[in-house]
Parts: sequence; C-alpha cells; structure tokens
Amino acid sequence: MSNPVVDLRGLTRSFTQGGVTIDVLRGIDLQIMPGEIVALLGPSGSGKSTMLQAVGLLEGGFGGEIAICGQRAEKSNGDARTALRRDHLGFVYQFHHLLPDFDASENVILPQLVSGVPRAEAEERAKELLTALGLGHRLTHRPSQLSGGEQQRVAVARALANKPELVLADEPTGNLDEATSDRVLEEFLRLVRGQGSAALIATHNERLAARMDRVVRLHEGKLH
Ligand SMILES: Nc1ncnc2c1ncn2[C@@H]1O[C@H](COP(=O)(O)OP(=O)(O)OP(=O)(O)O)[C@@H](O)[C@H]1O
Repeated sequence: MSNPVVDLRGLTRSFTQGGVTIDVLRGIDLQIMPGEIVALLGPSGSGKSTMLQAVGLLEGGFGGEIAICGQRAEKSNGDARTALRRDHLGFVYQFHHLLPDFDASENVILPQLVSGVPRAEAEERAKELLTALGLGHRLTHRPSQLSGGEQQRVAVARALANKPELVLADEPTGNLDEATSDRVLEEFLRLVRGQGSAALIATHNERLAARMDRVVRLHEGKLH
C-alpha cells in the first residue's frame, strides 16, 4: 500500500504574545492518501492557516511529527525541506502572490524551470493549464492586467504546474465574489482530480467543502 501524502502525528503549535501563551494546535492527527481531496473547515482563528503552514513546511516551531510522502520533515534541515516542497507540494493562497513583472504564462513556467523541466515542455504545460482554466487569451497579460478571478486562476495553474502529489490551498477563492469563487474552485477541483493530486483546502464554505472527498473540522486545537 502506498504512503499517505501527509501524515501528521500529534502536531502542536503554541504562540506566546505579551506573556500569554495560546495553544492553537493541541495534537492533530491527520493522514491524507494519494488523490484524496480534504476540506479543512473551522471558524476564523481556529488555526487553519497555522496547520497549512506546518504541512507546507513553511515555518518551524511545531511539535509532533510531519511526514510528506513518507519522508519525515520536522527534523530535516532547510535544504531538505525546500526539496520536499519543490518535489511534492503546490500552494494556492488567498491572495495570489503572483510575480508582478512576469506575465501569466511565465508565472506558470518559472516553477517548472526551477524543478528542471525543459523550457519548451514548461511552456506547453503552462499553455495547456491556462487554457483549461479559460485563460487561453490572457497568456501574455501581467497580473495587474487581469481581474481578481483571472489572477486566482493563474495562481491555480502555477500550483498545479509541477503535478504535485499534494496541493495546499488556504481560502483559495476567499477574496472573490461568490459566483466567481464557485467557478474557480470547481475548475481547481476538476484539474486536481484530473491529474490525481491530493489536496488539503482550508475554507469557511460548507457548501464547497461538501463537494470534496472528506471534511475535517478544526475546533479548539483538535481535528474532528
Ligand atoms: N505568528 C503568530 N504569533 C502569535 N499568534 C499567532 C501567530 N500566527 C497565528 N497566531 C494566532 O493563532 C490563531 C490561529 O490563527 P490562524 O491564522 O491559523 O487561524 P485561521 O483558522 O486560519 O483563521 P482565518 O480563517 O481567520 O484565516 C489566531 O488566534 C492567531 O492570532
């Protein structure tokens, strides 16, 4: 049987601010299998972003164990974490974080070049993804020349460009109006499923969460 793409055991995280310590994550266990799409629900401030930062190996300070595709990450050094991120993970944030000086296509090509994909292949993949997301006519537009929904579609294409085993998304459509949000999320889920990636998607939206394979809820530092 294959390894889970994410295996969290007893994950904890506390923050101390002005002498007061809050235990945001109090022992999280979660396994996500290849191809599984999991919604992470929880009220504002419950720790969804904190948990995604742990899984995304973006920050330290966590207790417990984090394994990504069978490799223990919490004790590895910065280079090993960077390699794990590059080889296995894709990210979509609430705000797109696209590179402003590069056009849509280049924003999707660059992470592939970093991963060693030949340029011609990377260009082809960028065009294919952006076209699938309805942006075939916006390939050479820069982020500032795109609407919010279009920018977020480029961010989706960028996250999927390297066909990561796991896509992490923090309120991926949180800053879009409802109709656009639904449409972008639907396209996102279709592409994730189509390429067989697993995903962990933080959202407030119960209706959208219901369309994923499994829903987990974060409440008072524990998953339910
Ligand atoms: N760097 C930090 N220093 C101190 N406290 C922090 C830090 N990061 C997060 N917190 C606290 O941890 C708690 C969880 O924050 P987090 O952003 O993970 O919640 P969330 O569930 O993603 O919320 P939202 O849905 O509003 O984005 C909050 O109470 C927040 O104030």
